[in-house]
Amino acid sequence: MKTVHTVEEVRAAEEALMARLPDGALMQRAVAGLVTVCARLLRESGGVYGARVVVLAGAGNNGGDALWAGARLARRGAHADAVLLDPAKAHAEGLTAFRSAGGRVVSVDDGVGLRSALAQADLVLDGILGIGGRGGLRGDAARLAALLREGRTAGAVVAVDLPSGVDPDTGETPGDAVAADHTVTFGTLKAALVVDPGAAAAGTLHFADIGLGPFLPEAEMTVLDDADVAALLPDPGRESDKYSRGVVGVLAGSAQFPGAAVLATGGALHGGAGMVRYAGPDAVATEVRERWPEAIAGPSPDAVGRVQAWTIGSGLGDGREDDVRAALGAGLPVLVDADGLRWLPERFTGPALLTPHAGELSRLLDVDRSAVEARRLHHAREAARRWNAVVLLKGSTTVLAAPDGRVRVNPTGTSALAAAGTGDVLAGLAGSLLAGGLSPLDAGSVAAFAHGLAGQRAAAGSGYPSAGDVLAALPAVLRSLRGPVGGG
Ligand SMILES: NC(=O)C1=CN([C@@H]2O[C@H](COP(=O)(O)OP(=O)(O)OC[C@H]3O[C@@H](n4cnc5c(N)ncnc54)[C@H](O)[C@@H]3O)[C@@H](O)[C@H]2O)[C@@H](O)CC1
Ligand SMILES: Nc1ncnc2c1ncn2[C@@H]1O[C@H](COP(=O)(O)OP(=O)(O)O)[C@@H](O)[C@H]1O
Ligand SMILES: [K+]
Repeated sequence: MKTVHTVEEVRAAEEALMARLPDGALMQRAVAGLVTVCARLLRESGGVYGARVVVLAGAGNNGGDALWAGARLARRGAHADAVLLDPAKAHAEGLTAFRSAGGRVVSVDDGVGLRSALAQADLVLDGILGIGGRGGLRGDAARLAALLREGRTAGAVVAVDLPSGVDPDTGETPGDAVAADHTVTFGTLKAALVVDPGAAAAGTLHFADIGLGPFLPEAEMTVLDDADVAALLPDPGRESDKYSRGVVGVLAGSAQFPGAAVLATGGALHGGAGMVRYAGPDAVATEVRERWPEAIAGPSPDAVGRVQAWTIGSGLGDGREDDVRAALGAGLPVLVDADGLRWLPERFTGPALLTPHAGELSRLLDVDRSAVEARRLHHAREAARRWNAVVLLKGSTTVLAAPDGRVRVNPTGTSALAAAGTGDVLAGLAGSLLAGGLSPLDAGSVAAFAHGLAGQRAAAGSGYPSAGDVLAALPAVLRSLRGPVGGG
């Protein structure tokens, strides 16, 4: 599991650690991690000796890291230029080290010198702002970010700690921000690196351990890995039967969207529940049974028999309010997706998982879709608090927010999933895990993880995978995560 900490938590941990170390030692640890990555990148493009490095240095310690790294690369034979955003406040020791290693300072007002340095650079270090950054980049910093975005350098852009201009605790980009190819981050992850649009601006992540671990509190925000997911996936025991593994009800699909019923039922059948009961109109139920003879079908939630959890809403269309209310009123764990989100109760009192995309969440919260995309974490958290439910906000980086403040960010997403019907597969899969006894936060994050891997696998096997391809890839993904069911 990867942990994500807030600026406040990082600062407290740094203080506690620094009190035990000689002055400047912590920064040198960060610089060592940074230089290791930069040297590796430069070696891939011809070597450190003779390479051209441009350091963009702001007034804080982030600029200090970048100047020290520039100095170390210069000592190994690189030509290093530094652009100081605020020369009077530049990190004094870092700048002295940079100059004495032969580094040259280029004035931010020297347009020709600046463009020429960037054009020739093999590597650009973004040390404009780190965890002290607030608000978007302005003035000269914004101008530098724009030059990089315009492709004025062919060199790799390496962000120090996080891309400058991205809000550290939310991943929001309130104004201009640097778009990096790589980010070397120190001590722990920050939300800026895992939640879009920040995550996209961070490029490839590299982690430099500076020894903060023992001083950091338990993280509210986490990113699951394969082992976490394997441990969470339900494991039928010797005594299990189809009922004890959990029965999931699927209230999805309509004459207009019968495919949603088929895909959600398929997702549910592969998520570990012992049985799937489909509730919907006869014509749709017939299609579901034709594709999935193992599913049991009936016309309404009341008619299909007992379940341990409901997946509600994918492709449901209009006129199904009574059915939705019946399923929601059963007092069972529920997953509510798509059209089901139109009939939410004021607040949930039992386990609930909502799975909106940005458009659906924007309607729920009555804000613009673009506002949701720009502030994904904020809006997911707000909806989680308002409905007392776990909110899984789908999209480029899927985030899950729980009403108690916990957040999980899914690391496996792929744009290959941006195809009609993949959300229905996810809804079925997560509902199945709910029926298997997982909490809404676990069910949602395990489902998103496996679903993302299935998207990747489907994309590897087909040009542009369909939702059916993603569903077909699920069994192998789950098999590789948890091993064969039944211990075979
Ligand atoms: N504290 C430590 O010992 C360590 C700090 N480290 C580095 O230090 C960084 C944090 O350093 P700082 O706390 O000095 O903060 P930053 O270097 O992130 O920048 C803070 C400065 O930028 C200004 N500023 C904030 N937002 C701005 C904006 N939008 N436009 C223009 N100026 C803005 C602030 O007024 C302040 O002067 C970390 O990200 C990391 O890179 C590492 O060296 C590890 C050790
Ligand atoms: N750009 C993207 N990058 C990664 N995943 C995406 C992207 N766009 C959509 N997805 C994923 O694709 C799925 C689409 O679900 P949804 O929007 O509900 O579509 P549908 O209702 O047609 O199934 C979700 O899992 C979502 O997270
Ligand atoms: K930075």
